[in-house]
Amino acid sequence: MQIQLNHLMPIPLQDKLRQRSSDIWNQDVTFKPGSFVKIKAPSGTGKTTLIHYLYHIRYDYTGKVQVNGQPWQAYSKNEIALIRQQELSIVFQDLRLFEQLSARENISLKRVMQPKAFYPPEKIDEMAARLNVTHILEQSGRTLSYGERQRIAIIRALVQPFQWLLMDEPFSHLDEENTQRAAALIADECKARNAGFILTDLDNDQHFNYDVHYHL
Ligand SMILES: Nc1ncnc2c1ncn2[C@@H]1O[C@H](COP(=O)(O)OP(=O)(O)OP(=O)(O)O)[C@@H](O)[C@H]1O
Repeated sequence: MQIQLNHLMPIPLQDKLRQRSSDIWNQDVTFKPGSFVKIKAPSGTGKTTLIHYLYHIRYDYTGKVQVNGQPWQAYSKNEIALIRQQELSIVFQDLRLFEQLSARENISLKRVMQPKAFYPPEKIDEMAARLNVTHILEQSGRTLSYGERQRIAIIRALVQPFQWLLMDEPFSHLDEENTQRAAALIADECKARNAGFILTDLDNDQHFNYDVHYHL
């Protein structure tokens, strides 16, 4: 799956962004399939805005986000839903777990939404063990700590097929050991699919062998 940006500019940030240089905003960018992409930017410069444009849940921009050679706007609602089921997964910065469901139910929801089960249910336990969250799988989403929610949201993003995984500051509430564990799981799952990811963060990090770094 190819993702390309053509002179993408957020309309609300146009004046602010014209005063600084960026590798992404107002540029032509092609993300090479299968690559591990890091996008670094200070707070408030549009990381979440960009991720929402890439996932096509925000549209207040000029320029284009092209998916497989066509702008998002050319796809029907059903086609977009299919792309999000099969080709594009995401870890939102605000995680978006359902508080009334348990951690396991939050993950399973994504798994069973697939027309054909992508992974068997035991895969959830395997991933939970790797991320030290086995003990909270039956706990309500409402009572999970932010770091626990972050790991559940990561597992949820990994129990579906994808060619690209979008992650918006996915380790912000994890300690070093749990960050390492989560990064290793993500890298394994991407490699198993020949998939790539686009990760935004505030600072430099050594969590992955990134193929490319951009400054937003
Ligand atoms: N819908 C909107 N209309 C106008 N301005 C917005 C809108 N959404 C976000 N902004 C502003 O755009 C800027 C970028 O917001 P965004 O959330 O994308 O930043 P960020 O880089 O992800 O920040 P952080 O690192 O704090 O999460 C901020 O100054 C924010 O206040």
